[in-house]
Amino acid sequence: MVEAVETMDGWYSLHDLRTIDWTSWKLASEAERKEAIDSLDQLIAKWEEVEEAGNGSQVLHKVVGQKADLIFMFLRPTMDELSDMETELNKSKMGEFLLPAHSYVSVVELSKYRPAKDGVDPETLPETQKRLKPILPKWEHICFYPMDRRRTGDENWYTLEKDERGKMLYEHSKTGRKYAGKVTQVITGSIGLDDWEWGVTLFAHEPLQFKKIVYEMRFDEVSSRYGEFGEFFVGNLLPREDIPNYLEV
Ligand code: VOV
Repeated sequence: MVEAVETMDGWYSLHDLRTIDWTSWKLASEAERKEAIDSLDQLIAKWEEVEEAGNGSQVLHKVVGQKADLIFMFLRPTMDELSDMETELNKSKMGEFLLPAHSYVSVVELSKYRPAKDGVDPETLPETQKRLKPILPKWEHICFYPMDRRRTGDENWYTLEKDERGKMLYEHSKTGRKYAGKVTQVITGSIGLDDWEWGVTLFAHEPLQFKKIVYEMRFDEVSSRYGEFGEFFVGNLLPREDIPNYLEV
């Protein structure tokens, strides 16, 4: 029987995408708009304290294109906390102007394809823990998309031996490493949690690097033969201090 790979799982993740109800926003009084901006600012201040204490992380970007206006990516130790964050955003004054656009639930994932070095369980290593509970980079651009591993006919990832899958992912990682400093990735697993099997979240200083890495990886066997991809979302960082200006009408 083909062996599954053991995964190491970290913080839970919620990609929460919202569309701003611009019509209501423009019709609201200046006082109401200020109250809404302040409510969002207070929430972000609270979330930043959680991040500073090492108990989670988050990032906010403006989505480019018509799929949504905002993408929040939240990481927290428990799914309950993610649900609380989503609810507190809905209950806030700002929430009155935010329409749901899309969401994705998953958990930060690394896998144990490589044999343990000197018998040490990689999950116990501080560097692994840092990757499982990452502070999300506040880089200028985000690219998020879900993906599956194909299982049709001769292209069935789930009938391949673990060694073979591990070798392909090793080749994949070599392509990825060429982009060190230009693209950083957070892979989240969503089997049993959401509609696709993995969420790919990439951060870059320069958006063209998303196209370059994703294109180059299309030729890695693990993607060319076994990758199926969902909808892409791309965005530009929205720092807390820029929110009033972004919402100015
Ligand atoms: C930015 C660079 C980069 C680097 C260095 C990198 C490295 C690695 C390593 C070492 C490993 C395997 C072990 C582990 O740590 O889990 C992975 C795993 C994975 N990757 Fe990756 N990946 C990158 C980037 C990167 C991209 C751009 C994509 C999208 C692929 C595309 O075609 O659109 C991707 C996908 C994945 C997935 C879905 C998995 C899990 C697959 C599974 O079947 O288990 N990934 N990845």
